[in-house]
Amino acid sequence: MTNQLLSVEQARQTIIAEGLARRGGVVESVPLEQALGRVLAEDIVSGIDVPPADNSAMDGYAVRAQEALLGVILPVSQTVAAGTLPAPLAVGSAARILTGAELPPGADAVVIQEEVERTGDVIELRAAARPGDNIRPRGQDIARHSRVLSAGHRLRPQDLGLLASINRDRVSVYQPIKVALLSTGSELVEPGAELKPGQIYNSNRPMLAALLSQCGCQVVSQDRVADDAAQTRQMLSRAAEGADLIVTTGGVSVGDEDHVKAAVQALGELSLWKIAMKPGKPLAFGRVGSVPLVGLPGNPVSAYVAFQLLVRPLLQALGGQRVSELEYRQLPAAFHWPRAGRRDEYARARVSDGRVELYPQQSSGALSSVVWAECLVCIPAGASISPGELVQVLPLAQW
Ligand SMILES: Nc1nc2c(c(=O)[nH]1)N[C@H]1C(S)=C(S)[C@@H](COP(=O)(O)OP(=O)(O)OC[C@H]3O[C@@H](n4cnc5c(N)ncnc54)[C@H](O)[C@@H]3O)O[C@H]1N2
Ligand code: MOO
Repeated sequence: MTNQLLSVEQARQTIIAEGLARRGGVVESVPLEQALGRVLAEDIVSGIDVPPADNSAMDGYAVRAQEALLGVILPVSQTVAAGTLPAPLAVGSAARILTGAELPPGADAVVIQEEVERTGDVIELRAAARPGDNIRPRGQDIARHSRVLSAGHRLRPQDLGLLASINRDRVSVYQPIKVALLSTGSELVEPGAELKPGQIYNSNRPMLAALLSQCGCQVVSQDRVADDAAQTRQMLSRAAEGADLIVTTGGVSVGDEDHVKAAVQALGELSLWKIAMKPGKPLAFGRVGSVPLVGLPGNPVSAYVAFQLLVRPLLQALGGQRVSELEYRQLPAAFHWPRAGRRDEYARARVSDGRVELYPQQSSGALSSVVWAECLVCIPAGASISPGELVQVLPLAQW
């Protein structure tokens, strides 16, 4: 492990490049009902105009604008509801039309019914019409041959609606990334078990499994391994079977019981980085056989922050997704940070009255800080901060 600290941006770029080199994977066609959260493997071009024909945006009367002057009286020559086909509009007449109904050929405006006095089959206009009034023209939403979504886009509910609107009932997507999650540490027990002296509950496993699922991954295993060299090797080999990526926690610092490094070295290749970030300094990056591995630090807050800044873009790159930039906001600090640090600090914070407040306990073991936080405030190495100074903030909501 080199003693030189890598910047967060350098680490991100290296990880993204590695992900992009292994990008893509297997493409499959799925029905829309199964497409939520999946990453498009194709550009989507519309084969039709949406709406497919000019139609009325309101309940009212379709008219020829040039005939529809204030006070004019017009007979109602037909009624058009959504789903019925209109006849051409007879000259000198109006058509009763309902929202969503196709405009009769010849009509070029709709007068809303509130601006009309109807007596029997005749209307009198209380307002003049202009061409285009209350009409949703053909292709207003989507023009035929236009690209509506691009490969690499992760599908959201509104995208599924849009796909249906252009007559797509299936899409080509990448298969989810299969991730093997391994928690290392002899002190770990799962919630539900009794805590014996020296033990702590495994909080990283459910947190990371949930983060991975949120990113669209399929978590294929969630094992735990004690701090033991042979077992670590064995569990890592097993994790590599059938996984596209291995994520481990713990065992990446310099302690005597940190066996992940040696095991990865024996089974593949390992780079260990010290990243100039706090929390989240030590990170292992390598492969077991041909399967890439990210070794996150064991401290839960470190694992969380390193996941958001480094693993998320790796998953996007690997999974064929567009890699999103970090979204920063600039806001005034409500806090005092007198002692400049040696690493960029990602302190857990909240915005209150437009100013950034820190959680009082910033230990990388204190997961309460992340639960409380709405954002991470980035305090660059070497900087001290006074109240009122502008700071860069990463809202957690972007993830
Ligand atoms: N002499 C040095 N010591 C440490 C350094 C260093 O540079 N020199 N770096 C520190 C930093 S920074 C971090 S972060 C940690 C990373 O340590 P490891 O990744 O080796 O993690 P462990 O030692 O296994 O565990 C650290 C801490 O986290 C707890 N832990 C681990 N796994 C879990 C889990 N699944 N759920 C909940 N808590 C977990 C573990 O019990 C330890 O308390 O190293 C520093 N040391
Ligand atoms: O980097 Mo460690 O993550 O400071 O606690």
